[in-house]
Parts: sequence; structure tokens; C-alpha cells
Amino acid sequence: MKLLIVTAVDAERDAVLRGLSGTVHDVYTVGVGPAAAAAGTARLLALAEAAGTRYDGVVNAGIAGGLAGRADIGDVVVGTASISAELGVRTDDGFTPLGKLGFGSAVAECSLRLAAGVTGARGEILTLATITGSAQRVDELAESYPHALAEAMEGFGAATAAARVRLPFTEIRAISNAVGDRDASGWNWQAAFDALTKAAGELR
Ligand SMILES: O=C(O)c1cccc(C(=O)CC[C@H]2O[C@@H](n3cnc4c(=O)[nH]cnc43)[C@H](O)[C@@H]2O)c1
Repeated sequence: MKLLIVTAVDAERDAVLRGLSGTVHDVYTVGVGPAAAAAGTARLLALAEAAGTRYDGVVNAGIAGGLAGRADIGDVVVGTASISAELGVRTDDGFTPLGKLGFGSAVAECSLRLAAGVTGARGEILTLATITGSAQRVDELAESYPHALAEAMEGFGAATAAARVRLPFTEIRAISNAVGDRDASGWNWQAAFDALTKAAGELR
């Protein structure tokens, strides 16, 4: 099996590569946020197709914020779905996701098979272009998405590119901080990168 693995930043790519040594997968940095992830992943897939390279799946790997009580710093979360928590309509009455409006979906199902060997909690991973920075918004997200474990910024974008060429997709995240916590003294990038390296080593 040959995977295209995309990360947002080089530090994540390097953590993945440390775990992958000697495997056949390709790992690239595509930038921060869902738009960069979608554009970068789509470009890589188009280049691969032109070169005759065949991938068996796409993986978005990186660090993430964990929702309180659901995922702790240093944990690995494997996506059951990557969900855009912003794609929809917001009115005074609240937020309605795209799927309920009847023209598309904000939910990208993840392939459990692609990450079958990876140790970690299974659950939904939210994608947001805007990092959550208030307790009120954390509570809103936790209530709206009771099965979500973590928040990051790229998964739904990369998943959209993979779906366009009908490739299975999964998202793997290592927790570096609690969602909503903007005090960097409480973050642990190293624990997250080490966990990400271990998870990458467990990919088949
Ligand atoms: O300035 C902040 O408040 C802040 C809070 C958390 C993370 C950052 C980053 O610069 C990392 C963004 C990068 O890492 C992923 N990530 C990590 N933690 C989170 C999070 O709590 N919410 C959303 N994304 C997160 C994300 O995928 C980005 O690629 C800054």
C-alpha cells in the first residue's frame, strides 16, 4: 500500500518521516488551513496522476487541539470523520451545517482501514479555518459535536481533494494543546510530535 501523507507544516512532516523510515509512502507539507490543504493535496494528486504514480489512500497527519475530557495532550486521535465545523449558515438562531441545507456535506467519512494499525482513540475530528480561542466557543463545539475528540485546521480540505479522485482518506492527529487554551505554557509540542512519529510508524 502506498499512501500520500500531507501535513500543514514542515515540523509535522519531519515527525512523520522519523516514524516512517524505510516505507514507500510519500510525505509533503501543504500549508495551514483547509484551503491550503485542499489546494495542496489536489495539486499533489494531479501531479502523481500525470507521472503515473498510484496512491492507495490519502492521510492528513499533524498536531491538534484536544477537546477537554475527550483527548489529552500526547494522545493520538484517528478520525472516523473529518468535519468542517464552519461550512454552513450562521443566523441569530445558531449554526446549520451544509448537509442540512441540502447542497453538499460538511462531513468527510474516514477510512478505518487506512489507519488500522495505528494505536489511538477513534472519533470525529473537526476542521476549522479559525482556531478556537474562547471557552464559550469550546462549549458550543462540544455540544454540537458530541463525538468529536479534537480540532485542527486541515482535515476536511485534504479529504475533499481525496474524494475528488475517489481515494480513501483518513486523518491522524496527535494532541499538543487543549482546544481553546491560548496560553502556550500549557501546550506540549514535543509530546505531540513524538506521538505523531509513533503513529506514523504504525501505518502499514
Ligand atoms: O495562537 C493560538 O492560539 C494557537 C492555538 C493552537 C495552535 C496554534 C498553532 O499555531 C498551530 C496550528 C496548526 O496546528 C494544528 N492545531 C494545533 N492545535 C490546534 C487547535 O487547538 N486548534 C486548531 N488547530 C490546531 C492546526 O491543524 C494547524 O496546522 C496556535
